Parts: sequence; structure tokens; C-alpha cells
Amino acid sequence: MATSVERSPESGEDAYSTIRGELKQYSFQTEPVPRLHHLDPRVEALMRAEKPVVITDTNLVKSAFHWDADYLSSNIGSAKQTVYSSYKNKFLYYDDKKLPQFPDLQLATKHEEMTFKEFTEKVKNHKKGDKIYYLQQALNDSVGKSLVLDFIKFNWSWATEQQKKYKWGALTSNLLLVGMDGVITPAHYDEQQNFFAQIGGFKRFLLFDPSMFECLYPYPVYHPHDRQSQVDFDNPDHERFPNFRNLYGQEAIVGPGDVLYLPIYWWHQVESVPNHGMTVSVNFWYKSGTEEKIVYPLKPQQKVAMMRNIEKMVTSAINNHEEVPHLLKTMVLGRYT
Ligand SMILES: O=C(O)C(=O)C[C@H](CCCc1ccccc1)C(=O)O
Ligand SMILES: [Zn+2]
Repeated sequence: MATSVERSPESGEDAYSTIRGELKQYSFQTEPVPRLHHLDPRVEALMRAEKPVVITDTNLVKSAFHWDADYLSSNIGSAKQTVYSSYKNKFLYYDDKKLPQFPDLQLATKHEEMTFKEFTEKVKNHKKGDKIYYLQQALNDSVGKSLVLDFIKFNWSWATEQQKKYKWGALTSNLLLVGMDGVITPAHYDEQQNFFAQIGGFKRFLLFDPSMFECLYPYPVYHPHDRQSQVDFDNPDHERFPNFRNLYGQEAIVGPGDVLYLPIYWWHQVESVPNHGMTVSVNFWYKSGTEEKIVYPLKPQQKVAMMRNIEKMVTSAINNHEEVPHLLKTMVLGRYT
């Protein structure tokens, strides 16, 4: 199992066009996410409209371009890292805090804490049929000095300039993502603005406008898989999820040095491109701006936030999540249908 992070020096067009030809196709159509130089004025227009854009040449994480498995093993320190393991390549996120309410939930992924060195060993010794591993660890002060220095040298002036320009809230975390070849994070949305910086290897993003909520059928808010789509993209159940047929999205391939602006509430599925080696990424999650004064007509994002609040209020008021479906059906069926 190749642990060396693929760094194709000619990661110019030919790497991307080669990859484009290899990608797994799905049942829905997509169009490409614009890929623009950070000084191109169209970047600002897209970011103001909270639309995705791949931004090149920002040097946001240039100081981390040498973050491959060996360097990270030697410099991230001996602290335990959060790693997920699975016999399949899909890593469906779950919220540990909501698990007690769902004792029967079958999780395909297992949360394992291990040092980076142990993680690298598992990747190196991986054989077909073995468990697949995905390291997902928020960067914190447990990392070694040289990683701290690399982190300090991120292009914070550019990032901070954007944060101010678009009135985002505070940076909440930087998640270090080190994925084995071919790992997939299934479709979900996050409630934060996101600069997704690719360091090693290539990732394919499938992105869907927040208005596609009605095609993607997220789990209930109180469910451990809150914010994740219930639809299996490889085998969609059209009886349960009839609107999935109307899904339409955007697609982006990000390689070393690319930064994807992933707007808050936008759905995304993330695939480490198979047969192109281990992937290394760092995301930058920012709270949304607070001056969200209500503007009509409501944006889809605002409707999603409203639906979340209604589900939370009903669930806490009724104080038993098993009664929620009946109450919501009673409220809607035959009355709003
Ligand atoms: O940066 C993002 O938003 C991504 O989705 C990147 C994704 C891993 C994120 C794991 C995760 C999913 C849901 C909640 C919390 C954490 C990847 O790159 O595979
Ligand atoms: Zn995400």
C-alpha cells in the first residue's frame, strides 16, 4: 500500500484530465466547479454568492507541502490521533454523543485512537480485504514543534482577509485528514464555512446546493448521522427517496495546492481518488457570520436552519425521539399534503 503521498510535479492539467477520465459515474448529472486564480475577480463574486469555487495559488498551506506519511510520523508527536476504520471504503460520520439513544444502530466504521506511527504501519501493511483507515484529527497543541512552525507559516494573511471580507465568524478548527487510497466521506452538509486545502494526492468533490435538501433526505436531527444523507449513492432506494432522481450537482477535483471554498450548508461527498495514493488535506472551518438578518425571500440555507430548529424543538419538547415521527405526520398528513 503506497504510503507516499502522490505529488505529481506536473499536477498541471494532465493529472486532472487523467483523473477525470477515471472517476466513478453516478446516476445524476454534474457540472464543473469553477477553478480560478485567487486574484481573479470572479472568485469574489462566487464567494459573496456563497457558491463553491476552487481557488489556485493562494499558498494557504504551501508550508505543509512536505506533509507526507514519513514526515508526519516523525513530527506530529506521540499523541493518539482520531482514526476511523472500516471494511468498506465509505466513512459515514456519526456523532458519538447521540449514540446512547440508538443502542441498535449498526455502525460500519469504528473509532480507533492510535499514534500516527501506528496509523502509518496499518497503511503500509494493508492488503486487499484488510480494514481501511482514515485519520481525521483536529490540529492541536499536541503536535511537534516543526509542525507548529509549518502551521504558523500557513498563509494566514490571505485566510484572515477572506474571513473579514465575507464577515465570517471565528475559525473553529483545522481538521487534518489523511486518507488511504479510495476512501469516501458520503454526502453531508456542515454548518460552517470551509476552506478545504489539499496537500497531497487528489480528492473528488461532489457538491449540491442547499436547496437539494429535498433530494438528499438527511437523517433526523437527533440521529447520530444527523446532517448525512440517507441515500446510498451506489444503490439509491427510489421508493423511499423519490426526489433523488431530481438531484443535480457540481464536481471538483482538488490537487496539491488547491483550496476549495465549500460554502456553509452545501452538501458534499468527498472521494480520495482511487489509485493515486494516500491523501493529505487540512480544512479550515469558520463559524458563519452573526449578522444574518432575515432577508425575504428566505435562502434555502435559512429554510434548512429553520427545519433543524423545528425538529430540535419538537424532539426536546416531546422528550422521546420515538414519538417525533408520529407527531410530525399528524401535523402534516392530510393537512399540508
Ligand atoms: O471538510 C469537510 O467538511 C469534509 O467533509 C471533508 C471530509 C472529512 C470530514 C469528516 C466529517 C464529516 C462530517 C462531520 C465531521 C467530520 C473528507 O475530506 O473526507
Ligand atoms: Zn464536510
